[in-house]
Amino acid sequence: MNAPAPCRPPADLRFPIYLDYGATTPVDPHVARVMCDFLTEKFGNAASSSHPFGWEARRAVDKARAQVAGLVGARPDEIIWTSGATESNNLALKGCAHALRAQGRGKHLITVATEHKAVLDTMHTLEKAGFDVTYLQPGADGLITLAQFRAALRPDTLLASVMYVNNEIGVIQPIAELGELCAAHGVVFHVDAVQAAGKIAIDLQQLKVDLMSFSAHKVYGPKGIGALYVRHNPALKLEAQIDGGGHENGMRSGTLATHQIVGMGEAFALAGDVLEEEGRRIRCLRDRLWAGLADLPGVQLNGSAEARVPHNLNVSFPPTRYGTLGSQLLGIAVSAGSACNSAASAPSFVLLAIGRSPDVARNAVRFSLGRGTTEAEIDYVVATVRQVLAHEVETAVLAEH
Ligand SMILES: Cc1ncc(COP(=O)(O)O)c(C=O)c1O
Ligand code: FES
Repeated sequence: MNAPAPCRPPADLRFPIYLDYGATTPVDPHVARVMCDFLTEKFGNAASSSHPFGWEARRAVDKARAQVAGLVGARPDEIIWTSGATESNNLALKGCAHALRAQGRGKHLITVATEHKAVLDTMHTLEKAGFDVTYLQPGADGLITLAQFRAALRPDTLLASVMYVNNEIGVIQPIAELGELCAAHGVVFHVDAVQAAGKIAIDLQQLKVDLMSFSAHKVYGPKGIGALYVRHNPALKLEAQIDGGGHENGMRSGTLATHQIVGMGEAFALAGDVLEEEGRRIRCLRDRLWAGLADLPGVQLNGSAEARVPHNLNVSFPPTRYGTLGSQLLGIAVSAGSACNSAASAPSFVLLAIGRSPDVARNAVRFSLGRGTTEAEIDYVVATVRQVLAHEVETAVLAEH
């Protein structure tokens, strides 16, 4: 028996349809143009302080620092460039945990079982180095509660790390309230905001957050560049993880990648300009997608419906005879979970952690929408999913007779 034919594609659609913006985004054409100038014409080293090539690069880096800081209510001198959020998370967690332990401040750390691997694996490394780590288990909605967090605090708790928005299920953790708790208990608070920046408003003037990680490639900037926000506070010292020429106040050595940095700056500035309008448009498309799928038998939404970014819809479908539904959405680029786990056939650890069965977790599809998503694409996706599942029902009825 053949797998059901896909719906006939409308002429104005471009294939494959990309609904994996949570994995990465295309570089905005304006961002790419600015970057190009800094690869060819304006190629100076920002640390060269004795001639105009260096001064030009330094000015561009300073501007980008202000642009990134501007999106999140930080001061430019609180932004440290890294190679991406993986490095930002490593620097924040290892750098802070080791520095605080060296001051005899304890050895307990708190995080959440559904964090990105860049946090979880770093925590595992810290456990091997003698730290105690508590991994909070979120509820079925993907969220942790304040009571749960409060109960995990110990007199020797140094540092807590909670992601703002989950990369697989898009849920938004109560960062403002957690920050208050951390501040009241003298705990340094790190937030991985990779999937929040450019999607929801972030104001570090209001939030009691000490360290925050960002990545450019989720915000229509280039891959391989990120930043760590380090709150201006003389008591907050990080142990450098990369030694060398003492760049970035000694916290992260290495010649600054000016073209990447200006790309991240322009991308973050643009994200701030369009945040509200883009959020409204994408919410409307995401709601249309969910409205088209919600009545299908056996479909379940993964993660809170309310505390969720507009850009994400994570849905488990009933298994089909040809495998998971996700694998049959030909011409539609989606993922079952996070990009770095997509090669593994194991069910998503995030979905297991929120109490989904291995079978339900294996049949999940993460639809992540972005700047290029159109209504026609959403309608095509809905029609294709419905056709694949309708064919299943028809043949199941035939098989019964
Ligand atoms: C929540 C989260 N944290 C960290 C990362 C890693 O970021 P980068 O690719 O910049 O290392 C990602 C990327 O998938 C992510 O989604
Ligand atoms: S680095 Fe993006 S999902 Fe893993």
